[in-house]
Amino acid sequence: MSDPYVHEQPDPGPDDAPTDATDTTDTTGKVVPFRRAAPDPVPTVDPTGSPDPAPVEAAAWTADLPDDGPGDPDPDRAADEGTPVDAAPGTYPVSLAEWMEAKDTARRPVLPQWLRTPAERQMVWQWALRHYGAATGYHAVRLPLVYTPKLLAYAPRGAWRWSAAFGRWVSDAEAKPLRAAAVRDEDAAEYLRLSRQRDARVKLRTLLTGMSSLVGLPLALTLYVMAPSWLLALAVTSLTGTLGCVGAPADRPLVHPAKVTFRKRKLSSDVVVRAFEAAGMTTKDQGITFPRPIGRDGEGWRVVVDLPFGKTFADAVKRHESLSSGIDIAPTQLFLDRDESSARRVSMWIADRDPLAVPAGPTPLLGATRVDFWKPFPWGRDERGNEVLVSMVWVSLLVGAVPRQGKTFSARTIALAAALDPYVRLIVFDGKASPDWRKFTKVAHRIGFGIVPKNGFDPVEHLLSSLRELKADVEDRYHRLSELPLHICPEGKLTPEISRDKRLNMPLTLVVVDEVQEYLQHPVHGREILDLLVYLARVAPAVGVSVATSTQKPDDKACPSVLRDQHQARFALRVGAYQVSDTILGAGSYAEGLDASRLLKSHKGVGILKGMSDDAGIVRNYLADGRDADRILSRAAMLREAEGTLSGDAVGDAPAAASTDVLLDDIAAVLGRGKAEAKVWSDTVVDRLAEHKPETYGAWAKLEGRAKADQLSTALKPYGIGTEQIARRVDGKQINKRGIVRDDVATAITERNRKRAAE
Ligand SMILES: Nc1ncnc2c1ncn2[C@@H]1O[C@H](COP(=O)(O)OP(=O)(O)OP(=O)(O)O)[C@@H](O)[C@H]1O
Repeated sequence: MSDPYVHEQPDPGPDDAPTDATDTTDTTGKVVPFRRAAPDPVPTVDPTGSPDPAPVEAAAWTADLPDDGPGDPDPDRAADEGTPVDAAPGTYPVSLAEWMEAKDTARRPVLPQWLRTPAERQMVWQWALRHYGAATGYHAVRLPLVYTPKLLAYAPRGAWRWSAAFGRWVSDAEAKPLRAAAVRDEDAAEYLRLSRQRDARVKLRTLLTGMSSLVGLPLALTLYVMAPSWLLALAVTSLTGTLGCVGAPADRPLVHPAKVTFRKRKLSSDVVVRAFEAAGMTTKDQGITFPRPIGRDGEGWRVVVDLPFGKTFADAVKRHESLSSGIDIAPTQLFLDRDESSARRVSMWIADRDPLAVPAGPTPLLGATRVDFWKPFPWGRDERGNEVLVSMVWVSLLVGAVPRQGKTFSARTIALAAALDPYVRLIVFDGKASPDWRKFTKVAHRIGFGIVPKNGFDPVEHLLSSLRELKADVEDRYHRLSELPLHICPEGKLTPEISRDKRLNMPLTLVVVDEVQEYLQHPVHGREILDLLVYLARVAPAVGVSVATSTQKPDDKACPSVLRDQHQARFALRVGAYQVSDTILGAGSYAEGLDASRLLKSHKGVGILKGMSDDAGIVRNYLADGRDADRILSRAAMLREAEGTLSGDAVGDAPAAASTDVLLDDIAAVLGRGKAEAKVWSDTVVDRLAEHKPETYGAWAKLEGRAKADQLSTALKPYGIGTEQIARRVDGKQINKRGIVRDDVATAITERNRKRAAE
């Protein structure tokens, strides 16, 4: 019997054979058969040993045989004689190993899949408990409040109905129409027979009723007087319940069902075929095949489809919405996975309802006393409810999304896990100075908020000095790790033991920069911050320093690709367009079916994670709101205090005082004293600054045309210094360019010094 789930590929038999140059019946042309390919030692049938190979259809596969085998001494001659290119089905004897492997694959499992995997088993038990527990609770609440009053109300009618039915039985009312018919037909013999039968029946039934009453009434009386109250209550309840049920109206049920019956959709192969046809991925003639039966997978259906030859997984991804429409579901219910065994194989998971709109719930960190940051920790759940564990050791992470989708919360859950490991050093900077990160001051080694200097403290300079400090630390770690004895550092890499040895001072370090674009676009320090972050994201993870940056502007201007590309792990929450999704997740992600622009506004804290492990996929982040974060951080602070690992800003140990407004001093240093230097072109100032401090201003000097001068005017704006047209004679010609006035800079410096003194 053919498999009902398999739609056979039309067999390209003789009728379908092309009738052009290869038509062998055409005697006017010469048929030139193809030569066989060079011998290939790898069998074409299931070379990977995949646990689920595609069904092999007759004439749909070919095998290469050695040309110089004993049965084919001269391949050229054989070809000239018209040896068919494709082997006839069943020509090649199957080896015993292949035969056994085919049988192994075809064998159905003894136990259903859900019984064999502990996670699914647990899920089914939990579902049963949830489902039947809810139904029991529903009825338990309604029993005293709804069902009992109804039964009491219907019981008198039930008593009446029951006694009327009993009376009809005693009087043999059911045979009355027959007796009436005999009278109408004037059939005296029949009437007499029926009457005699009725008399006998009525006599017997009356006798039985009388005897039952003689026994039943004293019994009822005895029960009433002697029986314990519980038995009496049971008897009255049963009698009232029975009479209530008998008296209930037929159109209004006594008991309300505990669940609403939704329209249930069973996914069949016909629906899937219809969807692929509607999406233009196949035609009625081509068909698609199902290498394995459609089956339940968690709270949805798993369908594996082989597309027509030439169609690819990427084609299916492009038609994601049409396919959803063809199946008649929302696009957020359809998940397409690549199947590595063939480019034309697509694995689809069709969820019963939008799984991403269901929040993953509060973070398990709330119940954790401490975390080992060397080990993966729970970050969220995937679309099917499986827990997603992540590890930040050896990786850097980029988080991107439009505002209000959960960027900060997702990065913060990682930082909270790090905080609960007292041996992890935390460096936290928040470009937008929101309240979200404030409580990290309890534990963070270095911390800063926003970009605007306040009370003589410039958060941008603090970030800069922290990153410089960290860069020096990273370089130092590399040296020291290579010098450590082999018994302490066997692989030349940081180990949990080394990272927790306070004397070695090489703790795991997590740098979180939220809204990183704010720092990267800083007119003076943006370039250096970028260079430092690029260095750290590229080089530092190997010595235990991981960087997590988040941005709502992943474009090249706000967060250049030179930084983005250094992050191995990417997490994209909802974005506006698939191009932006590709910018965050990396080029080619869309073609792999990863597109964060398909996520909806309601999918808060939901994103696509790529690069953290071999597989990319959806993560619904656990939630830690402000209060939860505060609780976790208070616990983390206590833990660090007990372990003696609080350091840096958390204990008031700030880095060397940051010099504010260094730009003014730098400009003053490069401006000459003479009259000719009273006004200097911006280009010239920039070139001199680049010479003076190449690491800070080198990038400005590389800019072309107006951009070079613009850098300086933007940087000077906060100090109220404008640029003006300055004319010069160069090679006999007068040239006008924008520049700055030395006195303006001197005034700004005086003003700044006065303010500092006042503070
Ligand atoms: N895992 C989650 N589960 C449920 N809701 C969440 C989750 N993460 C975030 N949210 C909700 O989304 C809101 C926005 O989150 P968050 O502040 O992290 O977004 P954002 O992208 O950083 O926004 P902005 O760009 O404005 O800073 C939160 O206030 C919270 O209500």
